[in-house]
Amino acid sequence: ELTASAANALVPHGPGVVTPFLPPSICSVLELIEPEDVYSGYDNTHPDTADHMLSSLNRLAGKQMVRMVKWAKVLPGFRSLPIEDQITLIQYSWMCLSSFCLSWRSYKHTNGQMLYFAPDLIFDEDRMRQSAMYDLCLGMRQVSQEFLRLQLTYDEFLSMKVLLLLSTVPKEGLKNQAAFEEMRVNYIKELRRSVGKATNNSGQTWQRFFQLTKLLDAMHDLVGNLLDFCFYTFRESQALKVEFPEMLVEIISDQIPKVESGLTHTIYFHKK
Ligand SMILES: Cc1noc(COc2cccc(F)c2F)c1-c1ccc(CNS(=O)(=O)C2(C)CC2)cc1
Repeated sequence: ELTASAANALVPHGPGVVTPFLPPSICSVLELIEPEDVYSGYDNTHPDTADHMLSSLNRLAGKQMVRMVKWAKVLPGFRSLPIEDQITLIQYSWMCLSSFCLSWRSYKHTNGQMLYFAPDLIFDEDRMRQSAMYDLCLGMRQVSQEFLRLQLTYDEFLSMKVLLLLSTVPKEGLKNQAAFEEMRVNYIKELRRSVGKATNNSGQTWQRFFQLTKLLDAMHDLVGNLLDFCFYTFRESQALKVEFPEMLVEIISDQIPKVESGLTHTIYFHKK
């Protein structure tokens, strides 16, 4: 039966016939608010030197960050968190979100063969080597190959991405910890729903849910190494001639002291 509020949302549709107006599902909202792929503006005429490639990646990351903040602001439930918590969650998870989206693009566009940073910036093996981040690139490519093996669906990807936004928190807790935990539980349920759809609610649902939550945990280990590389490159950016856009300078300089003084806590689904 319809709840009172849903009942009065019934849209009368001609005499006597009513079509129930049901609120859009969370997964349809997630699909709607997902940002478009960003172009890097990579200058292919310039030789593929490490500093040129890393500076281009940084310019791209800066553009992605603008869209990531816009996405979070329309993400169901996120606006109801205190603004300080919204900033903290984005600041702590931006590398994780950026890498997870990279893995999805690499899976979708190259079947996990290459790293699809942008339509105009795709890393094959050579570019991975020239970028001075070969091992990090291989680790990221492995994640996109795991998406391929699992045949990850778009809805599973979208709910997993929100869970990554909600996985790294201050050790001393957020301003409104209860609101955060309620939002996190809702998106765990959303992931469970998408996994149910992907497995036609067969006996495989729990096994798949286990695999996807293991994959989420694995992301944090990879991203930890990425952040180490990022902080090193950021500190040595003058000497390495790697440029960082203002948006990244702001986030990274705020994040370094918190990460390095152990103030951040990552929520894992599974024990190590
Ligand atoms: C853009 C973009 N699309 O995905 C990602 C994240 O994933 C990876 C980034 C690099 C190598 C990998 F193997 C990744 F998987 C980014 C991205 C680019 C630059 C920065 C900040 N700069 S940085 O210092 O970390 C660095 C990497 C330039 C050296 C942060 C994110």
